[in-house]
Amino acid sequence: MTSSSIAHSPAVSQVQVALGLRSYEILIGADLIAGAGAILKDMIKNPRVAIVTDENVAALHLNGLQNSLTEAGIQFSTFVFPPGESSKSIASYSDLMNRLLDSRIQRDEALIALGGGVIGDLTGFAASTLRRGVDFIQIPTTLLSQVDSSVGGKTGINAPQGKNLIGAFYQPRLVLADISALDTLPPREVLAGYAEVVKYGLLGDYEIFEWLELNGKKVIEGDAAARIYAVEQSVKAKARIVAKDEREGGVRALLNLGHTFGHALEAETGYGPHLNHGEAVAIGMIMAAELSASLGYLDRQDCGRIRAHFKSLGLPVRVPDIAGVNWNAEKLLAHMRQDKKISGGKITLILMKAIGDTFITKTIEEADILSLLQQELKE
Ligand SMILES: NC(=O)c1ccc[n+]([C@@H]2O[C@H](COP(=O)([O-])OP(=O)(O)OC[C@H]3O[C@@H](n4cnc5c(N)ncnc54)[C@H](O)[C@@H]3O)[C@@H](O)[C@H]2O)c1
Ligand SMILES: O=C(O)C(=O)C[C@@H](O)[C@H](O)[C@H](O)COP(=O)(O)O
Ligand SMILES: [Zn+2]
Repeated sequence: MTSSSIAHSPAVSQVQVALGLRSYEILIGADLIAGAGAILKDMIKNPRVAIVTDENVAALHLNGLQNSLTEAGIQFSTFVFPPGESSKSIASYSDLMNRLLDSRIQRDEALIALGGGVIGDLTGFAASTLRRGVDFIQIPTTLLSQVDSSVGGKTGINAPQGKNLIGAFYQPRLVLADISALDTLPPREVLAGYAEVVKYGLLGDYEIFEWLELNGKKVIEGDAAARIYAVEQSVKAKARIVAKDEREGGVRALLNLGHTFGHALEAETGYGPHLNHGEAVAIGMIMAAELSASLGYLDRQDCGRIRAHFKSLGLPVRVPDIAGVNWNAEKLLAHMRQDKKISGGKITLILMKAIGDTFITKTIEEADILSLLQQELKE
């Protein structure tokens, strides 16, 4: 079965990321891991691939992928990493590159990222640099990676100086978003991915936000149709933006709503278990909304509505909700100064005029950001 023939199955929907020669399809549906071999067989250059995954995903979904590759006559080697953000490090990248080179992975062999955003970002960056670039395929297994990280070609790792500071824009050849894989995802990780779904509503589509207010619980509780709809709407929104601005020269920065705050929170926790990316982004988006309201751009009622929606589903909504960290506003501001969007020494923020109406600004004074941080850190 080719990617175009499987897409004609009513159970699979297909979204294209239109980037000229680097265009690719995102297939969304059930049991795509079991069908991966048949889908990949006709598109890979060499019937040998390297799978990169983490220990949790390996225990649950690796056999399924390996069996499907074997049935399709595709050979594979497998590289497994510990789960969690700590695997998006310089040490893991170095380890992966050494193991890929020791295994003599050739330039015509594709890397397959089987896992969440951590594995996708790490594998994509390795693919962008291995022998000056090999193909890679995303098989995202978390809600977050299906709605966001597997699409758009931001790949990379964290540095001691901050989040995602080492990386490359490097597009995958195909994304297989297997909704069935989400059945094994722990509730906390489902919620983390949900935060990035809400992001699409907040940044540019009021109707998505309204739909989520009504149907968010179904997405979280595992309703397959609601999940497919949420993934589809998310990747359509992301694909539209990425097609206009692949390398974040302008409008793509909207996808960073809440991230300058969120990444600072993640950096301050040392990328540990206290806070995951989606939780950090949920709090970060609320901070962006609060700042927008305090500067007079956003109605306070909208701000409350966003906070209430996250809270009703069980996401953290305030920095002090994250226990075990000695929060400090000056330290958070120092992390924000490492953000990649900074230019001319000015912090760039995505602020809100309304739910579904955001804008990019470099004009916010650090004093205003600091006072917002101090306010948000109060118990
Ligand atoms: N490149 C991008 O555009 C982009 C976008 C958003 C986020 N990100 C990055 O993605 C990362 C977060 O991704 P994530 O939330 O997927 O985290 P993750 O990759 O750490 O996965 C979360 C947890 O779920 C487990 N897991 C994965 N799939 C599972 C499954 N099907 N069943 C059971 N357990 C499963 C993992 O082992 C891990 O413990 C962050 O590093 C973030 O910066 C990148
Ligand atoms: O694809 C994008 O563009 C995004 O900003 C998506 C974000 O959700 C994602 O977390 C991304 O990795 C953040 O990018 P960064 O450039 O701030 O590291
Ligand atoms: Zn994100």
